[in-house]
Amino acid sequence: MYHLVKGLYRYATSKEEYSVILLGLDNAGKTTLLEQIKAHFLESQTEPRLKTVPTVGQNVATVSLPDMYLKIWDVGGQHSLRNLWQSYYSSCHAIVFVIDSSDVGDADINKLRSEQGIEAGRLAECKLVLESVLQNEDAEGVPVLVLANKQDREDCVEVVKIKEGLVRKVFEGEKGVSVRDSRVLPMSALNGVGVREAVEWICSRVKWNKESRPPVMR
Ligand SMILES: Nc1nc2c(ncn2[C@@H]2O[C@H](COP(=O)(O)OP(=O)(O)OP(=O)(O)O)[C@@H](O)[C@H]2O)c(=O)[nH]1
Ligand SMILES: [Mg+2]
Repeated sequence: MYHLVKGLYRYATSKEEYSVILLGLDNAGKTTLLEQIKAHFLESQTEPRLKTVPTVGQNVATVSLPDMYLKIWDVGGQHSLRNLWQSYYSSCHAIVFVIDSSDVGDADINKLRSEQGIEAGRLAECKLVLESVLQNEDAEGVPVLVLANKQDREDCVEVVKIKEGLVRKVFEGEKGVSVRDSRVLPMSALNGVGVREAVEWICSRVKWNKESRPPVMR
């Protein structure tokens, strides 16, 4: 009887859990975003810890929302750490790709061939890294949210340019582009602007995609 009651209680109180992975070049703002998500959605933490250091390895946090848990993985974006990302793809339900809007030149990949220098180098790097995420078989069909971060900076490129000049062109090159849900949103992880909208988008898309990628019950 005890086990039956315990089982029923567990069934009634369990929620779906979805995993989200934060990707993007080093210094893009992934850890800052994770801290803001924790401050927005965890009762135990109200102030975001905004003093970050480059991530070596991973940070993880689970936030409890009314109808689901979101388990968020923040991994290091440094070049030498990027080959670790692929081990997360097969079990994730959404990918968030964070871009530093002040570190992609003018965000026009059509100009890449003619331009040289550090800015073009980071734009080219961002393009290649996003392409490699989209092309990975294990990430096929997973909703992708691209965040144009650091929109508070005066030298940032506006979100529409990042969307048209970089993201849309990379997505157009993807095989089977029509089956993947994607969106580009502006963000300032430092100020917490855009955090709720980003989380809302993720929640709606992981639910839409749950037949292809079922959640875990917790
Ligand atoms: N102005 C501004 N700075 C930001 C923003 N988000 C992050 N930063 C700063 O950018 C730097 C890098 O932020 P992190 O969150 O550590 O970057 P990361 O993507 O986790 O970097 P790795 O762990 O190396 O991959 C820090 O100095 C942050 O304070 C933002 O929205 N605006
Ligand atoms: Mg980090």
